Amino acid sequence: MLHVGINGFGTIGKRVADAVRVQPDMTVAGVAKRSPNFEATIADDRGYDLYAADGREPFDEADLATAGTVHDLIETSDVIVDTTPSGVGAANASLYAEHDTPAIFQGGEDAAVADVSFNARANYENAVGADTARVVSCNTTGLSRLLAPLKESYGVEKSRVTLVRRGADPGQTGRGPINDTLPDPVEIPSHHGPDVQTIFPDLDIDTMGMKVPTTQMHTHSVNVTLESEPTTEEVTSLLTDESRLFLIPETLGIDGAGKLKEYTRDAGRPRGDVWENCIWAESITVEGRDLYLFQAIHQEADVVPENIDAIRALSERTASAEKSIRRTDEALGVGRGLVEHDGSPQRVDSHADD
Ligand SMILES: NC(=O)C1=CN([C@@H]2O[C@H](COP(=O)(O)OP(=O)(O)OC[C@H]3O[C@@H](n4cnc5c(N)ncnc54)[C@H](OP(=O)(O)O)[C@@H]3O)[C@@H](O)[C@H]2O)C=CC1
Ligand SMILES: O=C(OP(=O)(O)O)[C@H](O)COP(=O)(O)O
Repeated sequence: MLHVGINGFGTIGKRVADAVRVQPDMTVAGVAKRSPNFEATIADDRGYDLYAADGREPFDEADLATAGTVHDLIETSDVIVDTTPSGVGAANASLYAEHDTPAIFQGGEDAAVADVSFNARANYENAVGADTARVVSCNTTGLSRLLAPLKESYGVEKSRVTLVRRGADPGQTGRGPINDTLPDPVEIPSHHGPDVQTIFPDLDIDTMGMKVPTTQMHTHSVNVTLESEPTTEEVTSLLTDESRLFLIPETLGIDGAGKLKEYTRDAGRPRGDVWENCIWAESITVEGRDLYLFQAIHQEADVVPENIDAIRALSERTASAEKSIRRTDEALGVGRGLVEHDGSPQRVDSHADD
């Protein structure tokens, strides 16, 4: 059983902890944070040992028991997942190295923070046995999952993506925009294209980003010029077979992120999380060698299964990406409760060959 410590128990950290908890081959060694806020009480309720990232006093004052400092957590963990805010992860890197504890960082850090930038579908193998990996950001994860099968099956000559980015997560009350649409970043390409190239170094990709006043999900308008000329049906079938891509059937009447989140809440997903890229099936269009589609990415959730696979890769639990992805998906429930794009009841999560 792998003991996984989680340093940072916010939007991503609490989801990673819950995802670790349901895996058959790993357990939560504990979680670290700075303040005894509502998320600390949730960690306590869940039975996770709480460690103080910045002194135990605030927790003592709030009558919340701590099991030690973040150093103790790192020492007792086989792997650490750093889910602290952008920049803090890089500052923590030397701490993990001192304790000789393999560490996983998040997409808010620069690529240089880790040996490997990681996406399970695209380059799991590169992280097997590495000391450190960086799970790329939510948008980059969404693009990598889509581009990997397209690249393998048809070759990609050029990708052009416009990302309409949610302005803030639901809990980020201090953020905007409130009543505006911002080119963000205004420079072109946005950081997403170069970030995708940390996964696919030779891929030709241009990205432009905007921020809009929604907390629900990001939306991508995608155009990929392929090297061959598949039909729309062939691409649809290829993408349908990918476990972390969900093709939204037209019959569901889901016209935006609001209904998507409602659907996954109705389907019983924890926190309404959408771990899959959600591609509108009727948007998939091939004209000549040009593929067009729209996809929605749930920023709080899509990197969660990737973190679980990164833990397995670093700790060499399996060298097979396919095996790790299937194990993660089954334990977490990726695909579960969602209908197939042709309207048939549900994805099958069969692990008969594991
Ligand atoms: N939110 C998103 O949409 C996504 C975020 N990411 C990336 O994931 C990482 C984490 O982001 P997110 O979960 O949103 O961040 P949050 O702000 O929601 O959570 C950060 C957590 O880290 C804790 N923390 C803050 N400072 C420190 C510190 N110095 N040492 C230890 N813990 C600390 C906070 O604790 P406390 O509250 O006690 O201060 C909090 O529990 C970032 O790199 C981000 O770019 C990637 C994909 C999507
Ligand atoms: O990694 C994310 O987005 P990004 O891929 O646009 O950088 C997360 O949604 C966090 O984005 P934020 O930096 O706007 O909070």
